[in-house]
Amino acid sequence: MTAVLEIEHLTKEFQRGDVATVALRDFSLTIEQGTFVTVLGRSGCGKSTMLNLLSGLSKPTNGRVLHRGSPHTGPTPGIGYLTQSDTLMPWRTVQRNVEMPMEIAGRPKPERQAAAAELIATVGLADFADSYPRELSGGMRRRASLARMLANGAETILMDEPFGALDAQLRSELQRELLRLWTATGHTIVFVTHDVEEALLLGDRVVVLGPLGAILLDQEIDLPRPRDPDETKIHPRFVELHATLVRALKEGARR
Ligand SMILES: Nc1ncnc2c1ncn2[C@@H]1O[C@H](COP(=O)(O)OP(=O)(O)OP(=O)(O)O)[C@@H](O)[C@H]1O
Repeated sequence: MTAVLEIEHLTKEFQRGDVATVALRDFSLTIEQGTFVTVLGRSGCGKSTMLNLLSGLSKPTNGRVLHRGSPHTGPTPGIGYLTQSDTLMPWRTVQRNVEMPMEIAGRPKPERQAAAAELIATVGLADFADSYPRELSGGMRRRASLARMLANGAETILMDEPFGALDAQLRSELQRELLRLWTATGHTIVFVTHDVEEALLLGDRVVVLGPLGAILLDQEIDLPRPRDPDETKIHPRFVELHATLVRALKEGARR
């Protein structure tokens, strides 16, 4: 297997005046191409800090990230990042929001219009292409953000609790869509969550983090795919893995 991201001994300190806060300490991980890795951890354990470093938006205090074998020094179109917050432009329709990355990249208008329409259909928003973000539900805005991120052409996708604020029904729907998209494209996904069920339903591998990003467990998820949420949750192996992950999280809380 080919490594897409090699994370080597990352440490991140935030300096405010004389006080330094360590958010991540000596974090190392290798992400293989085409895998779906979920990163599970309690609030404050450094998950967002880690994704910010992987995206290239933030620089480590120590350590480095190799992206396809080369040191990663800043944001690149090859890595898409879906943050927790909504970053759609309120004055642009869904269509024009999704076209934006391609506009910046200088792609001709007819080409980017067609590509955006296809992505919008992929995330199930074809009937809302001409709507403005304020006219959409929270779930629809997430879908639009996802389509816009895919418009960058990124093959490696970082997602920071993307469905955290949604109701259970919508969350299940989007989880299904994301899995369908991942199966169709073969992209590499690093998905951060604090939800044990979500981590298990989605991932090939779940990495459980403790304080300062300490890896408590790196667990392969050998559940059959496709994973229908309702059926998977009652699978004996799911129940067993769920208990294993909860145990690891509890151990982390005692550290
Ligand atoms: N810009 C910053 N300045 C100072 N401290 C920060 C900054 N960003 C994060 N931290 C600290 O780093 C630690 C890790 O934060 P981070 O947001 O990475 O955690 P998280 O696991 O993503 O949490 P959550 O699940 O709540 O989003 C926290 O103690 C936080 O207070």
